[in-house]
Amino acid sequence: MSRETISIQAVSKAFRTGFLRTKIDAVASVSFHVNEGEIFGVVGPNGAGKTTTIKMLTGILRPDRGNISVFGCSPKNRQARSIMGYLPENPYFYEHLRVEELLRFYGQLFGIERDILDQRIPKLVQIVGLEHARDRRLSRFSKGMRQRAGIAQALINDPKIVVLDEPQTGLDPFGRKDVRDLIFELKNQGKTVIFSSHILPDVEAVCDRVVLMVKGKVLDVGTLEELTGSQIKSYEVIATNVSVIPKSVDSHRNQGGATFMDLVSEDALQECLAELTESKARVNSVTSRRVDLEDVLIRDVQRESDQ
Ligand SMILES: Nc1ncnc2c1ncn2[C@@H]1O[C@H](COP(=O)(O)OP(=O)(O)OP(=O)(O)O)[C@@H](O)[C@H]1O
Repeated sequence: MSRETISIQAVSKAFRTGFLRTKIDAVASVSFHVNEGEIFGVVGPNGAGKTTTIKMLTGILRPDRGNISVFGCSPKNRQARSIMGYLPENPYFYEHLRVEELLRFYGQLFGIERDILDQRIPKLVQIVGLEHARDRRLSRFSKGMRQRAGIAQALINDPKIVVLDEPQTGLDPFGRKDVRDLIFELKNQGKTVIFSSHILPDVEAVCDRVVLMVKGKVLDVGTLEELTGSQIKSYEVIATNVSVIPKSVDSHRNQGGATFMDLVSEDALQECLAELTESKARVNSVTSRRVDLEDVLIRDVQRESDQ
């Protein structure tokens, strides 16, 4: 059985802003846990409280109420901090540094010995794909390159727990794939990875478990299987030579000489296939679409705004 790495119990955090010091409940009585060695996704729309939660579990912010423990310690504890690596949502760098200088700077802040840094830094630069930019100052880096430098910085202390706030922001599809592969690689090395993202297919591709947050609250937490229930939401039939659209079809479009038809139940699918066969249409494929994380999030957001 996997050990609990991080436990968050009934944690709340409010901010006061503006002249009138208006109170914003950024996180309201949030509870979940993260198991050792898992990839855990923190998901939710803008303003859901993801960054605030991540800042509290890395010890940057102190909760107003509730309790957070990292292997039994407070996240503010020196020992807990030494085993965590953190990529902030908008990392700030000294622009005149080169990537290896940046990593040495952070390594020294952690008190890592020079010999270890000499070995670790070139490896990290290679892992995040910045070898070609070793001689370039960070001020000349693209957004994607900065993100890669930030991920390398989060790994400089060889952390047991890696916390990445929106690591795919600003990356092209190749960069996003690199980040996904890197997250898997970190898991293979036995690390626990916690990351927040708006890019739900990326979360689905890598996460063992997910917490869905909306307006500072946890609405769902569990494995993808638990959240989506592996239910089929609709079917798609692609056919050619379709003279009449079957009545059971919910919506359709013609594209590239084929007809794409959506059906919302298995009964409707069977009726559609029978009619297509009768009318001598040629069925090219039938695909079922499962409920995905986006459906669950939209349902949760809707449910929350209805209350
Ligand atoms: N330092 C702060 N001062 C005032 N309000 C804040 C502060 N930090 C966050 N908030 C507010 O708290 C709420 C939650 O913000 P948070 O950044 O945690 O959300 P998020 O889910 O990370 O959003 P996003 O996806 O847009 O980054 C928002 O309403 C935000 O405006």
